[in-house]
Amino acid sequence: MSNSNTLLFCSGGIYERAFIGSTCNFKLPSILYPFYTYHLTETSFPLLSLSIFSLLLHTSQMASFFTLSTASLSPYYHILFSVLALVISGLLFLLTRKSKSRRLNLPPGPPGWPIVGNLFQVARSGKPFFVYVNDLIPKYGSIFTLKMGTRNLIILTDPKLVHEALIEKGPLYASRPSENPTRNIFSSNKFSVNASLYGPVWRSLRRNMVQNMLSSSRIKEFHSVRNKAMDTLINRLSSEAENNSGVVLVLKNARFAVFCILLAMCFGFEMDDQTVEKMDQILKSVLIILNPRIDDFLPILSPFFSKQRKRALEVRREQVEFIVPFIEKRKEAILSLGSDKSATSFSYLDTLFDLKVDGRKSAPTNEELVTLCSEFLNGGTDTTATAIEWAVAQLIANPRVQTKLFGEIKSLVGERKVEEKDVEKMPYLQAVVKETFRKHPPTSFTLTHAVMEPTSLGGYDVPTNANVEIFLPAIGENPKLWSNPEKFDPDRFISGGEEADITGVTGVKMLPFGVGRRICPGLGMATIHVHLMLARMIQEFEWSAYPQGKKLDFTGKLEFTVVMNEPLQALIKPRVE
Ligand code: HEM
Repeated sequence: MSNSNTLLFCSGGIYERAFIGSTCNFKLPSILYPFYTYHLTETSFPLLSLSIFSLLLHTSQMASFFTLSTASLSPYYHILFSVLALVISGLLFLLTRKSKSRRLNLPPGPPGWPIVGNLFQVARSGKPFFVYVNDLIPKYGSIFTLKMGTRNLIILTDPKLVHEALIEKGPLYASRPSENPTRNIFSSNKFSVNASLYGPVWRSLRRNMVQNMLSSSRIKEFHSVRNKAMDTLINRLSSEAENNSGVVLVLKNARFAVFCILLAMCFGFEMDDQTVEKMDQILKSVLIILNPRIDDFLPILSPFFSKQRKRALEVRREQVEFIVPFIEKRKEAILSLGSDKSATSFSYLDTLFDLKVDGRKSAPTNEELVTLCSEFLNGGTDTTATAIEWAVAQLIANPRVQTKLFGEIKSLVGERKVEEKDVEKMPYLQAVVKETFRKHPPTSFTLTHAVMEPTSLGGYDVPTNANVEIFLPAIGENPKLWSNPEKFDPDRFISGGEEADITGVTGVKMLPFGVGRRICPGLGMATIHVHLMLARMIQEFEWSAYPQGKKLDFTGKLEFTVVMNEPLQALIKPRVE
């Protein structure tokens, strides 16, 4: 997601969520929000809105921020936008007369412009969204509002408020905001675990995923798939290093390994490298098309985005056409179990074919199956690979930690390969992984939450149509919760006496997987993948910086998750020649 903030996986793509799950359909009254805070005089407003729109039109930064090229719009867009500005101004003039009695006490935030709110400032800052938010904390503190066009983003940065919202008032904060039309296409109208509103559909889909696919006994069944993927990962790293003077790319290889595991779990058979690449390409183009656009925040502009809407439909068609044959293949394999030797005995698809969803008569359609499979794949791929990239970078920057971790592995397993069952006997490995999640949560926001009914938090109103965003770095690096929070120090979990309940029930100190009703259902499986992959990579190779002696840059940038600004390249040396 380049500079903008698209979260991870949702429906078509879950993560980044912060915005992906966050935009909404245009509702006329919401366009009045600027008046609640700006207190403009009624007569000054039409003029102001007109100037804002022309400013918007001529601001190339705005266009590039929202991945919009003005060339892709109609050549008459200047005229169209001006007419539009006039119409909006007139409408606003009329509607503001009625708005005053409905003024909300939203959390404070940077003053913005009428209609566009802070959109323009965010875009013009040139900062990734998560940096922009971070920079507001010293001034606005634990809860503040950013107005992004018609959307109000209420941003929480305080652990106590997050605990109050997501744990103490869990059910109230467990919904999701309405989707923009593009996201609706890819989520099959919110028919996925991550995108569904808090209610019967969510409960059915989530229960199915957790009980039938992600329970510890189910996860164990895919033990051999994981082992095979780990062997392939080590072989790929070895041959890449051989052909490239010992240098390897970390994220790309980790991503491939975890994607292969999830593909096998989802579709019930292993795929050749070419199919894996194609599947990856399709899912990436979905995530790209879900990047936020300016009309997500100013839906009144949507008539000018017909090309983009057409493109979204094309991508959806490609996604469905590519994935449905794998669904059919699995259906056949179930009918004649044993005849296809590459088929696993069980898969996520098997749980979905006849799934009974509360309030619905029929089982999921093929299109809905495509959505649910994509969610499963997207949810666990980039997040897990990102965690590996940050962990390896920290082990390179802290050779003492790497040596200690290798020592733990060697003393426990000797010459044989690390296995899953070893991990629970490796407290230092667990501490390294936990410290990685604290310092570098793969996403800087949870998925966007929405409240079920109007409520208040920290003394401010939280309306149902606000996006509630939880900003993770502010909590994981909070100096009131952690000693030397900026330091990567796994020992804090061993000898330092620091602890953190990652589920947040007993208190929120870090929440890389969210907390409460919507906590990531993949937490257990993701933890296994990260532990196992890291242990194997450290057992097989000694890792150091490339070029040798280079000081690594730990700045993050937003792609589908928050990855290293400079993709990590490392020198690896086999431990055993
Ligand atoms: C390191 C790996 C992972 C990280 C850091 C991660 C993180 C997250 C976060 C922050 C959320 C949002 C929670 C909220 O809304 O408050 C989430 C939700 C979700 N994750 Fe993960 N995740 C990971 C792996 C996985 C895996 C492996 C899967 C499944 C295969 C998965 C499936 C989901 C789903 C379905 C949701 C939506 C839950 C709901 O809305 O009820 N995730 N994840």
